[in-house]
Amino acid sequence: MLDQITNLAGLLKDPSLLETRAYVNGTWTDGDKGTFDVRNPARGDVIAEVADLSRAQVAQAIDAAYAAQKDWAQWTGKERAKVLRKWFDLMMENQEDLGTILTAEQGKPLAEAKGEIAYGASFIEFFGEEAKRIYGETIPGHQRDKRLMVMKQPIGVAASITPWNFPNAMITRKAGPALAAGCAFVARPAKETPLSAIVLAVLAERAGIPAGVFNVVPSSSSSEIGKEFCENGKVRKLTFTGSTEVGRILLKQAADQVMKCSMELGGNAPFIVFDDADLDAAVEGAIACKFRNNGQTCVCANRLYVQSGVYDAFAEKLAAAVKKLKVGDGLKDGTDLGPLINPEALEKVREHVADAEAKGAKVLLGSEDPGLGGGFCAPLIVTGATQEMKFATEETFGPLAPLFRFDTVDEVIELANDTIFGLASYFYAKDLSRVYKVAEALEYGIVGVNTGIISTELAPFGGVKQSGLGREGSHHGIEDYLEMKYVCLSI
Ligand SMILES: NC(=O)C1=CN([C@@H]2O[C@H](COP(=O)(O)OP(=O)(O)OC[C@H]3O[C@@H](n4cnc5c(N)ncnc54)[C@H](OP(=O)(O)O)[C@@H]3O)[C@@H](O)[C@H]2O)C=CC1
Ligand SMILES: O=C(O)[C@H](O)CS(=O)(=O)O
Repeated sequence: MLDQITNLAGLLKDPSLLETRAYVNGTWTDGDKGTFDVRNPARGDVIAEVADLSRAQVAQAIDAAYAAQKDWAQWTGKERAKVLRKWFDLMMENQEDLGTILTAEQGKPLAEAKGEIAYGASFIEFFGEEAKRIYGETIPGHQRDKRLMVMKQPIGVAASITPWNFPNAMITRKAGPALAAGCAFVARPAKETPLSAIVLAVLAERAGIPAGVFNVVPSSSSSEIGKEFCENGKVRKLTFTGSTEVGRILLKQAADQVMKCSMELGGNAPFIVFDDADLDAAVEGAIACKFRNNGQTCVCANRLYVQSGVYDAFAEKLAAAVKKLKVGDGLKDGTDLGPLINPEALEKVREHVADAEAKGAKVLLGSEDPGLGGGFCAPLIVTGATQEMKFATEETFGPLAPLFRFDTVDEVIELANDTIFGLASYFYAKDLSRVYKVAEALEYGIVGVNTGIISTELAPFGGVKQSGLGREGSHHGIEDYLEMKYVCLSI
């Protein structure tokens, strides 16, 4: 049996990082609705009771952000950069503790959690630097007495709704550009993983980010808070990461205010192995791409297409590699796959496997239960996958690798593009002409070529079709938090 987490604070070098209250206008605040439980997904034991804010309290946080944003926008980019750098430094100095908190509430192995802290912090570092480079422009006038200028100014109050799968990085990927641009920020984290969001506020306070500029409003109710964000006239920007289904709801709600929205939504990534691929590299990439965070990422390979000539060899190599993956408690050294976030996630994996078998697929590996109970699932490989099976159209969001067979390049491009999603895609090949043609033909916002991991703060991350709107990361990422003002000056 795995150890239950009876004293999370006792696992930390700095127990004061484990905060359970909301952070509103620079004040640690209890919830009008009491508290809600946060559970360790490995065993389901309660690890914290977190402030449960009401919609009225979230409105107060928006008021505070609205007031604070006016002064924050007067800070020079260089001044904002300095305090954001301090925030980054504090995240990295406390990386171990932030990783432990993240693993305790989300389940991913500690090594991955610490990696997420570094990934999340990189957005604060990068956009802190970008704060100094928010340039306007002058344009030659259309008449002799006219001088044309373009100013870039912060949108105002930005509100975020983020998922449980990357409870640190999905917030910093938004708060970094928002604060760098001079916006104020109100973050509503997923109810499964509020602690990672709250500790960001602990460090924001220590870094000297002014009261009201960065607020965290945990709540057990998501829809009520989403409505407040969409209906409150002081909010000018909504930024969301999560399912396409919820993205649609929020876009409809935000339409009444014509609110600017950034949407980082669902995916259904194809992972294509051509017959000229380096199969060992492709297996390594498939393991990283499919099983990172136990398959619970929007950019995980959801469909693996393998060209006929190498199908059996790839399947054999992949099975050998998957067998080495260790399922267990994320806080224990050597764990590769922690628990899934909740019983529903485990049920979805089982539903996709049962559907595939009923339609003729074979479970090559992973039918056995890892024998750990709780939210644990053995990593699975299914062969004989076809487009008629559920995982061809739905995100599995779990450790299931379905192998599809194909013969020609044109065939696999059509299969890969046959989805409403368009976030990440991957393929392994060596022929330069084929690489260029396939990269052009894939209808996705992101294409990984001979790699299974594409995430970096330096690149524009986002999807096409129903995978989202806007881009996060790279110098493009700050544009979503700026308004462009055209000034026509008659002299
Ligand atoms: N593209 C991506 O990065 C992600 C995609 N997904 C996909 O979504 C599926 C479900 O995962 P899940 O975490 O439940 O994702 P959801 O989209 O359901 O939730 C994401 C966030 O939105 C909140 N939320 C849910 N409903 C509403 C609403 N009506 N108004 C406002 N906020 C709302 C959730 O709150 P709360 O959790 O507190 O209810 C959470 O904070 C996954 O299986 C996966 O397919 C999930 C996460 C990330
Ligand atoms: O939502 C997600 O799954 C993340 O965006 C994936 S990543 O940015 O950490 O790769």
